[in-house]
Amino acid sequence: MKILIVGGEGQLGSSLSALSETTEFAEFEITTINQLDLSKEENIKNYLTATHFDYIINCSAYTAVDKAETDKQTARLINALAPQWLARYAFEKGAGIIHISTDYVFDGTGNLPLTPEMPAHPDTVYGETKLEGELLVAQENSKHIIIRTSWLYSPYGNNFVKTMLAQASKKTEVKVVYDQVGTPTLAADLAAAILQILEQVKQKPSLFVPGIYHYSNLGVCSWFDFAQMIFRFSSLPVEVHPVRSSAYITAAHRPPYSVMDTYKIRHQFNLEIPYWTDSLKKCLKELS
Ligand SMILES: NC(=O)C1=CN([C@@H]2O[C@H](COP(=O)(O)OP(=O)(O)OC[C@H]3O[C@@H](n4cnc5c(N)ncnc54)[C@H](OP(=O)(O)O)[C@@H]3O)[C@@H](O)[C@H]2O)C=CC1
Ligand SMILES: Cc1cn([C@H]2C[C@H](O)[C@@H](COP(=O)(O)OP(=O)(O)O[C@H]3O[C@@H](C)C(=O)[C@@H](O)[C@H]3O)O2)c(=O)[nH]c1=O
Repeated sequence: MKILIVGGEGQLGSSLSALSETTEFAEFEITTINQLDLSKEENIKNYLTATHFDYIINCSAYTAVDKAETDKQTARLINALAPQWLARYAFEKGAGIIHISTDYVFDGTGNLPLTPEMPAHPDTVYGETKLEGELLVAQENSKHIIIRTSWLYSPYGNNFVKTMLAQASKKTEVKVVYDQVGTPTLAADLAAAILQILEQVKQKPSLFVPGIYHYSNLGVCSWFDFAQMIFRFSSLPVEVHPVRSSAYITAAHRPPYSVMDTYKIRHQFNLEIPYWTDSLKKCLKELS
């Protein structure tokens, strides 16, 4: 099996790239923006037409949630149109696509874990463009798996864990919202799950059931709880003050409740998902 990874320098792309070095069931080709800039259909068409692959994993995205509010055109280009083109030219070659989406496709007004079947209503430009990307991928390529994940972090790139650790070198106190609840996800866990899915599909192609799946680590917390655990597990003397979202103004309105129900992906692919604090400890160990 040959797997083409695009957006290979982001958090998930780097985690997959690291795993690919010890993975034997597949060959990998990994591209960054330097080899394949996804902002033009022509680039995607030329690259995909000239490359042999069985599955493409799209790790690219426009993930600056607040910036997207005033830069919808770029967010839509990378989050909706580029995935459409990737799905289209993969389909022309008979290849499948694994596309990644987000809990922010939900407005978070409910209070029950979100299943893939529940209707999505994004409340941000980022979420809106990601939802459009999901629809376009599904429309262009019947061999698609769309995995929504949440609160991704890793030793790579930008994320909440690294922001908190950076705060610790400048401050002794931070204010963090306690009224937005979800589940953090270690990018390496998601990367491992994606490769487990493809390895199983290689052995048993009928396991590839197209559709939307939810993957996060197990458990539930607020950003406040997340920050507390980051400092506690790192033994950093930072006091975390819980604040309401109304006291921490951001351009984008994040979902108050975006806990995802991971039953479908766990059962379809027989996956064991780690509990969020166990994965956080692993990441902090790597970072230190
Ligand atoms: N980060 C999070 O908290 C969450 C992310 N997700 C989703 O998970 C997936 C992976 O996210 P994550 O790894 O955090 O994302 P990152 O922001 O870490 O990485 C995205 C990558 O996309 C690349 N990219 C952007 N524009 C282009 C372009 N024109 N051509 C080629 N590459 C481009 C970026 O390159 P460069 O850096 O050079 O711009 C970057 O390497 C995305 O689909 C995201 O929406 C879902 C839930 C949570
Ligand atoms: C840095 C910081 C953030 N916050 C709040 C702001 C926000 O409501 C929440 C999360 O902050 P961030 O802006 O770091 O995270 P955010 O960019 O909203 O993270 C999201 O990224 C996209 C890409 C996704 O797909 C989502 O799943 C989610 O991970 O915490 C504080 O309360 N205090 C702080 O010091």
